[in-house]
Amino acid sequence: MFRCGQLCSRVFAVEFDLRTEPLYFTLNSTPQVLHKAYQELFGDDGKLFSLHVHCDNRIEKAQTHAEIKHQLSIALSRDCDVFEASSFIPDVKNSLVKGFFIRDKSTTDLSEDVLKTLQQSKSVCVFSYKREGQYCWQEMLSPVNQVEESVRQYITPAAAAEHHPSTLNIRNSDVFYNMDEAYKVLKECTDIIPESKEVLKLVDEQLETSRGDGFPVIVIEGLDATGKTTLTEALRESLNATLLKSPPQCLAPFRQRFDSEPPLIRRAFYALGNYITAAHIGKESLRAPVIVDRFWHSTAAYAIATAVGGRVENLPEPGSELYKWPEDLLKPNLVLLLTVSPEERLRRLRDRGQDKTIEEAELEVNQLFRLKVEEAYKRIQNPACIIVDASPSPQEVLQQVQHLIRNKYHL
Ligand SMILES: Nc1ncnc2c1ncn2[C@@H]1O[C@H](COP(=O)(O)OP(=O)(O)O)[C@@H](O)[C@H]1O
Ligand SMILES: Nc1ccn([C@@H]2O[C@H](COP(=O)(O)OP(=O)(O)O)[C@@H](O)[C@H]2O)c(=O)n1
Repeated sequence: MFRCGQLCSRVFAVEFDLRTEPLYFTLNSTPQVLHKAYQELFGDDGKLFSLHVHCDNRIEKAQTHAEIKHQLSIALSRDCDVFEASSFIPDVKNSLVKGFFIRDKSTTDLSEDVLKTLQQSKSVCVFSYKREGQYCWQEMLSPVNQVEESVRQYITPAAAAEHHPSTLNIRNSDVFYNMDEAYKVLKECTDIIPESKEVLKLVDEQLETSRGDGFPVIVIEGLDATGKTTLTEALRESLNATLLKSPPQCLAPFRQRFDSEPPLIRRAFYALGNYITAAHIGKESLRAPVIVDRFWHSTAAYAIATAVGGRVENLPEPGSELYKWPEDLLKPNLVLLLTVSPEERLRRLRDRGQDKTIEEAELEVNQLFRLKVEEAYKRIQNPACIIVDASPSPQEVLQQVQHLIRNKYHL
């Protein structure tokens, strides 16, 4: 956790262009000559500010960050660019503090006024940036304590981090590797989100069963509109199987509520959904084969792809512990990942013409995000997924999958 004024050991990353590396810098009390890339970005072209949220309560921190993102999107003028920015200690887990970098090219003081208002919250810290020849320094926008004089900290270029900063906080903030950690998050929310209590009650009620040696459990994964519903229905018929999904039906009334919450809370909700579905799988697989429409691969892949800004290269490297299956979650026997080309997927989405979740709508416009979700799916291990080309006709996809299942189980 950092406090305003204790920034020197930290590296700052500003995502000026999501297709390239962030711009990294540290702060130093002596002036540093900046080379061209930094001079351009910290140049005379507008007023520059950064804003960070620091707060010991993680629920409050997540909600403040989301609220500020919303405020910046509605309150600033069109002449303002807002970039994701973070501060972190290289390769130190959980050291990431998220924030924003604001470039205001307008001639008004609107952005400064908006930021001063936001700064009134004790968990928000705002800095402004000034140029002086080849140097650039940062100082607090207006010191919280007026008696204390604002200290100039000079921008000092820093080397690229080995691990993209956004990967540092994934564990237990975006992806949960055991049930207790996800459970704790919802428990901390019960005062502000009353529905959390009901979700936790459902979790408590469901967790009695464990799985013996039953029938095979086959999970079907893939981006929206890759044909999961079509295939899972067909498999249910042809294998005389039970069809389950994650999140389970009993969480449907709460889904919209948790989808509107920041990642920490939303991801904990989906994580718990997997444990409820696992309990159902445990019971049902004693009677018949079980087909599952989305499970932990979806929870982890979407969470990682959302948490990690920018390019596919920024994802945690293959083999990272972040792709490891939770130790206490039922393991399916087979996980199949349906893939289609982006063009075919868009065609199917359009034909279906139904409402999409905001995240899915984002996929459509955000090629980078789609690539990251697919790549994260493929990097998850033990169980890893088997890739199925889902572009042929529904009948052919079914046959292909039946063949894979028959080879493994003689069903
Ligand atoms: N193999 C296929 N070939 C062509 N269209 C398909 C195929 N599988 C599914 N579709 C169509 O694509 C759309 C999305 O399929 P759906 O099964 O609902 O995907 P998901 O459950 O993955 O979102 C539906 O309109 C469906 O009829
Ligand atoms: N097991 C699951 C299932 C969905 N999800 C989330 O739910 C979203 C997709 O769910 P969806 O119901 O729209 O997908 P489709 O059933 O439309 O394919 C993803 O954006 C994930 O963030 C999850 O995290 N874990």
